[in-house]
Amino acid sequence: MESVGTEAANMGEREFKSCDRDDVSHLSLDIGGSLIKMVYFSSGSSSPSDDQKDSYLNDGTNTSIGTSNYNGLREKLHFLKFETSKIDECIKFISSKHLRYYGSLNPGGQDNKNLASEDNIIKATGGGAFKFADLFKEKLGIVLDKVDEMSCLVAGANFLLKAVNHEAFTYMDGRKDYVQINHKDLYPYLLVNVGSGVSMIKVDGDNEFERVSGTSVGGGTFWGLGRLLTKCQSFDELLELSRQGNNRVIDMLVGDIYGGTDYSKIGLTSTTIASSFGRAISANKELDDYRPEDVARSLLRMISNNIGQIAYLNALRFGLKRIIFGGFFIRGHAYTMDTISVAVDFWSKGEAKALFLRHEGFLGALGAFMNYEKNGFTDITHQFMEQSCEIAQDLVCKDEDL
Ligand SMILES: Nc1ncnc2c1ncn2[C@@H]1O[C@H](COP(=O)(O)OP(=O)(O)OP(=O)(O)O)[C@@H](O)[C@H]1O
Ligand SMILES: CC(C)(CO)[C@@H](O)C(=O)NCCC(=O)O
Repeated sequence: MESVGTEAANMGEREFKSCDRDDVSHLSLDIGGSLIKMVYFSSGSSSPSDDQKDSYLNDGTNTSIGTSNYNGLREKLHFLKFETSKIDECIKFISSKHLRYYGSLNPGGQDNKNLASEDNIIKATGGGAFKFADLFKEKLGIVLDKVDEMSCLVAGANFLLKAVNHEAFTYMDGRKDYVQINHKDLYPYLLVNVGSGVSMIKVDGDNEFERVSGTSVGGGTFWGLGRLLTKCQSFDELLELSRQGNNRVIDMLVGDIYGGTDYSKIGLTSTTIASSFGRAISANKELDDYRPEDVARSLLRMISNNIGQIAYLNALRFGLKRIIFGGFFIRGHAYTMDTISVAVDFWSKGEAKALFLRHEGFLGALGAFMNYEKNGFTDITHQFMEQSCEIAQDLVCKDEDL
């Protein structure tokens, strides 16, 4: 994949130098069970070649996008992620930057610019905003201004759906179709955020929502079980394995039970999975006898199917036709999206649609970012997002899989 002005998670592999100290403003964090997501603006007089020197190893999701020239400065909107277990890298990264705008704990009051370090405040959401509050204070002198996780997810999703062209798309049979949603016809919808765990939120308006369900079988389950079963070292490796695997080796299909025929009376074809991992019970085989690729494939299919099905059932509960999937589990991965789409289509008999988002993993961080409302900041963000989507269409959505 191409890389333009990217910054990556592998912060441990390089030391920060003084030339990294771009002016950074409006930094927000979403600190989840698996990943820390960060959004910020930077400005500097750096030329593109300086940017090249400044770029970190790119893992395909850390991206700086939307460059524009204001007062001779190059401004950019950045999206980064770090593993939560490596929070020190995130802290090191922030300390290497020159934070020139901090938020205020009092939204109606004066902004706290260049305050003494113990008064510096950044917007943060996710469980880690609570868990790591003392660490940020101790290491960086930064107070995390906690913003509710569900309201950030909803604010981030609403913003993207309203402000960014070509943000939402359907994905079926290897085909990606962008969907332009009429703002007046956006609500209600079901937002399914697939992070470590899964939250399902019925969204009825700008700040009107209810978390109607959730499941602990989510991205953490895929990555956790997948790591144990395949011994792979990274999430991307696990996804890549799954891409090469064949789930029929391990899953028990309707045809396995029905002697190769469909069970058409109840609408099941012979190739429908009757029991995920079901073949592993009868075969006289141990884990080592299965290819990690096939294990990864069955696991991804099982979890994606399950999420698609629960999402559909919740949509049915409330009569919702649109189900929007976010969270870093999706990762623009073709097979994940395909499986979820097929599950929603199958169970709803084509009535409900699964939609995916190009900025899928950054809903919470963007929602926290939207809390910096001062001076029409939302409009600036909007402008950047529009530009960036034109400039870097392929960067954030990781189109190599599509
Ligand atoms: N590089 C990666 N490292 C680890 N997990 C990844 C990576 N890329 C994608 N994932 C997947 O994304 C999931 C985390 O997604 P996300 O960041 O949206 O949730 P989270 O905020 O960490 O979790 P929660 O909201 O439940 O606290 C992981 O559990 C894993 O399935
Ligand atoms: C606990 C949160 C909200 C943290 O992001 C998430 O991981 C989640 O929604 N888990 C599923 C919990 C449940 O509803 O069973």
